[in-house]
Amino acid sequence: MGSGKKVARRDNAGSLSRKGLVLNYPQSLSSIERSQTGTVAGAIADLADPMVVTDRLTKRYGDFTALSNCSLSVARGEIFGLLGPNGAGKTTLIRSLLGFLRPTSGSCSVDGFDPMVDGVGLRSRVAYLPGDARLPRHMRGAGVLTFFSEMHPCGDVDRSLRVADRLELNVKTRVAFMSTGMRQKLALAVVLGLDTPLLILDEPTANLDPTVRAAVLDLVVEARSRGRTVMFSSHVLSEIEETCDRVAFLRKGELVRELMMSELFQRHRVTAKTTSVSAPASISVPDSLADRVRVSTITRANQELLCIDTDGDLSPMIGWLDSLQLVGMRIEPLGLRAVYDSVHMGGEVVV
Ligand SMILES: Nc1ncnc2c1ncn2[C@@H]1O[C@H](COP(=O)(O)OP(=O)(O)OP(=O)(O)O)[C@@H](O)[C@H]1O
Repeated sequence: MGSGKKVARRDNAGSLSRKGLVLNYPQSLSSIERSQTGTVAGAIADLADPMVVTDRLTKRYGDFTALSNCSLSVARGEIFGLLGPNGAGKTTLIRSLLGFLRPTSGSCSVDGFDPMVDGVGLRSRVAYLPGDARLPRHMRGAGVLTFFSEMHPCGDVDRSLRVADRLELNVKTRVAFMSTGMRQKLALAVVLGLDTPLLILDEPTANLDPTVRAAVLDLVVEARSRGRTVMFSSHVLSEIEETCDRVAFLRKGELVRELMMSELFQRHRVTAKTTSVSAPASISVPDSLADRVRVSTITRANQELLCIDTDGDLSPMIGWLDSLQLVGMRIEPLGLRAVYDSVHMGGEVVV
């Protein structure tokens, strides 16, 4: 492979665009400093000195608002999930953060850099996996890894090769002859090989089999344990649930809910058959539990069930639940699915 710099071209934001996968590098290597965050994995989000801040960030295309007044912060060292249906504005938010889109109004910063003021400096702090990563088809996997690791100041080809190995990718294969999943693995090896303070992954596990998905999630968690901050979007609720410390829900361009995963794990749903004594109207909730319990009905497999959603420690509720003499009682963690349904489809759960 020849020198990548000869074939690369810069766009006016200083990014490297080589017919596909877009990574970014600064004009000057001396502007790079390694992250010294060292945040403990899974720690409560410390938002005193956040890695990412958006303030009423808005992006409009003509009359259409793709992102509306979005204000959020991502703490250093946390894994922050972005959830939302197709077209919710996740990619718009990510690309605005990176300076690829100019906001209509509002502002944002990454590690103290404003993308509209110093996009190059900002992008030197970030490794970004686009949702539609495309790679030079004529190159072999190893060549692609070398190319991008030489281009980025935080690159290290040995690290990229180790990631490729973890993902069981044959890097001798030409990109043109790779399957969709193999190309995704290669793009991941490029991005995860860059030792930047922030990692932004747009649907990183798309097109991957379950074993490789698990390996990718392990790599994400390892990145956090080395003090890196990770933002990632996914449509797979279980992987957000397993991996993220906090999650934001976007709907029609609006940030509608933020949730700490530790909060979610404190929520449970109790279901039971509806009988004359277990109809919602007959259930009396003690005052001590009133603000942590919500009683309703749901329909599952054409059967109406009594549904009790609880928030917080279950142990003080066990005696009360027992006193209700419910038939066919099941207790399950509420899970992200229920929250997602509640936020996006007007489900029964109030969260
Ligand atoms: N250049 C553009 N011009 C007009 N509308 C656009 C443009 N780019 C994006 N949009 C619209 O903005 C909205 C948000 O798109 P975005 O790609 O951010 O969604 P997303 O949440 O990432 O979706 P997905 O989960 O499908 O990737 C969509 O309705 C999309 O059609």
